[in-house]
Amino acid sequence: MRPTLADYKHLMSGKVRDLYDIDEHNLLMVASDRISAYDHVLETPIPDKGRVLTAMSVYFFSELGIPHHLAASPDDDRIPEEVLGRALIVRKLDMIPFECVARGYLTGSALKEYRETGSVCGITLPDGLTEASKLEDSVFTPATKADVGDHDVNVPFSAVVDRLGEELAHKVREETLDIYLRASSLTEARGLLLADTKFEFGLDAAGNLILADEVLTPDSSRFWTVGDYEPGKPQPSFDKQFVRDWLTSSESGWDRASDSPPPPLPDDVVDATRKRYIEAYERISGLQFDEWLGESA
Ligand SMILES: N#Cc1c(N)ncnc1-c1cnn(Cc2cccc(F)c2)c1
Repeated sequence: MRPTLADYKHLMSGKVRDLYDIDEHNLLMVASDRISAYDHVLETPIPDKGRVLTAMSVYFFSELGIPHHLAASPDDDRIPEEVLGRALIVRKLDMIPFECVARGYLTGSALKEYRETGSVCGITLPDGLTEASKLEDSVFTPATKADVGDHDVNVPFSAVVDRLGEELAHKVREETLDIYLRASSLTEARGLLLADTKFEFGLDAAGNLILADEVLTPDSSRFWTVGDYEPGKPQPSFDKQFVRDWLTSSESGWDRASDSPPPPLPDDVVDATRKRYIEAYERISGLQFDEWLGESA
């Protein structure tokens, strides 16, 4: 008999994920079907999004072959039926207080900072770069973790050194870039560009660096389609473009510049978005989503 979520103490919630306390050594990390766009958590869920992104993390944790925080099988008996397939048991770590971002392409906050300073996180970049430019060498662009609803703040590597010390700061940067390069090679071979991604690390009781959080999901990464890649303009998001296009179309009646919450999504946008998440998982992993744990929505 599996427990229910009510049996576990709720610790915190992010925009689309929730964290529960299992016992002295373990947490339950739950991925919801919530989706965010334009800094809003939409009222319309995307069925199976939580299960797909959990399956993606599990695939990469097993594929990357580096120490990670998964502490049990995805079908462990301690996982409540209601979240089976979209929840993982992870071991408690002393989390490193930085978002460890690797970028192979220039976009988002990095592009904004580059246009203002010619650099990102204190790293001077070549002149003449533009939206979605491919960087000659991928860069480590750490950020401090913002509260829910705020944006992370990019910081120079020296801030990581000041907080973690030289040795650990260099190890975090090295691990971040190594995982990014290996993952981006894997995804590109399957037709998807990994523009950038965010990792979180923690330390175990022995002081070992452990890969934590979710990894290489569309919520922690930007995925673009190789065939559509064209620097000089914003690239379509592999997973969220249908949502973004509808929200900014006249059909939605929403004004992005207003403080009003976005309207509910139409069924066709929800279904197309669900299909994109599943496509991303199946193309990257080579696995069938309908063989993944849990009940399809
Ligand atoms: N991963 C992990 C982790 C760990 N293995 N040990 C201790 N703490 C964390 C931890 C703390 N905050 N988060 C972010 C987060 C994730 C999921 C849902 C949320 F609401 C918030 C992760």
